[in-house]
Amino acid sequence: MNIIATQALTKTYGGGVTALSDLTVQVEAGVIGLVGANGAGKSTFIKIMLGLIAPSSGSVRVFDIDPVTETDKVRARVGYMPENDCLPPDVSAAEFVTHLGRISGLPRTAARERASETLRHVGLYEERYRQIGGYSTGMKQRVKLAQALVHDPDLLLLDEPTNGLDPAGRDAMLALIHRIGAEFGISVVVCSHLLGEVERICDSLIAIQGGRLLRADRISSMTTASDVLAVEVSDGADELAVRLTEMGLAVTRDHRMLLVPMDSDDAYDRILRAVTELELHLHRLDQRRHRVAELFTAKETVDV
Ligand SMILES: Nc1ncnc2c1ncn2[C@@H]1O[C@H](COP(=O)(O)OP(=O)(O)OP(=O)(O)O)[C@@H](O)[C@H]1O
Repeated sequence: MNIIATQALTKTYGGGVTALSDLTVQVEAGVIGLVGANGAGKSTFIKIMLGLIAPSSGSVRVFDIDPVTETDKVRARVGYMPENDCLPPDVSAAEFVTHLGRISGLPRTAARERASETLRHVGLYEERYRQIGGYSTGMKQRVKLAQALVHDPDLLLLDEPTNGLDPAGRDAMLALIHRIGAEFGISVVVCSHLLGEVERICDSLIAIQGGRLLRADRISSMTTASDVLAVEVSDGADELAVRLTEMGLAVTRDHRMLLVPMDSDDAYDRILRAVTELELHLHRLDQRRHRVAELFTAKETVDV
């Protein structure tokens, strides 16, 4: 079943900026990456799904509910972690998350219990009575995640959840998101301009560029085997490249790897023969997989 479906979704802001253009996409449950360069339209898409802004034309449905006309119904099922820092410094995480639970309609005791539970899930149980102002960036990101989870949503919309984190903090946040998807069975849309991050934890991907859909698919479908062989030897790559060229194979270099197109049936055997003749130690010889980054025409549009 689709959890999100859009039809020719378009959003033009005052001033004539078209942030989303004719976007038609169907999204199945799972952990979904929403990727694109800065300004591609990701936040706009999220805000439309939450009913925070209305589309200029086209339609969107979340769990088959229209966020424009049935905003509360959508918000009851969706948790949102905004990109920017938006936390009050002078209350504790427990107070803050409880408060957001109350706003979502939970009774006082239930809100307190759910707040403790979600703060435990995000790894802040011990520190939950400390004031948020004294938290590190990583802890603040976790509070934002906890408040998105407090009303037990079916879908989480996370806008740049690793923003401002150091590499260890990033890894921890990505692992947490992955766990939420895998263990709690909650669908997650992770919005990011960092393709590498999204590839690590997502089942599928929606790639947008300049407000237009580039591709929406499962990551496994985007990384099928290509018709290029990747060869890696421990030493002697230069020597091997020369030999393969002499044998009539078109060789290119990608760091330690040699790439050879499989334009003849015996390319594989010829590479093996050359490796044996040169008495090299073969690390790897396999068909290279397509990379998600190939989606983006200009390499600099996303950080891989
Ligand atoms: N309220 C607004 N008024 C006018 N233009 C806007 C507004 N919000 C966003 N835009 C413009 O719409 C385009 C898409 O912005 P959006 O924030 O959706 O992109 P994004 O992919 O989330 O980028 P980022 O990663 O930088 O947040 C950008 O050109 C942006 O400048």
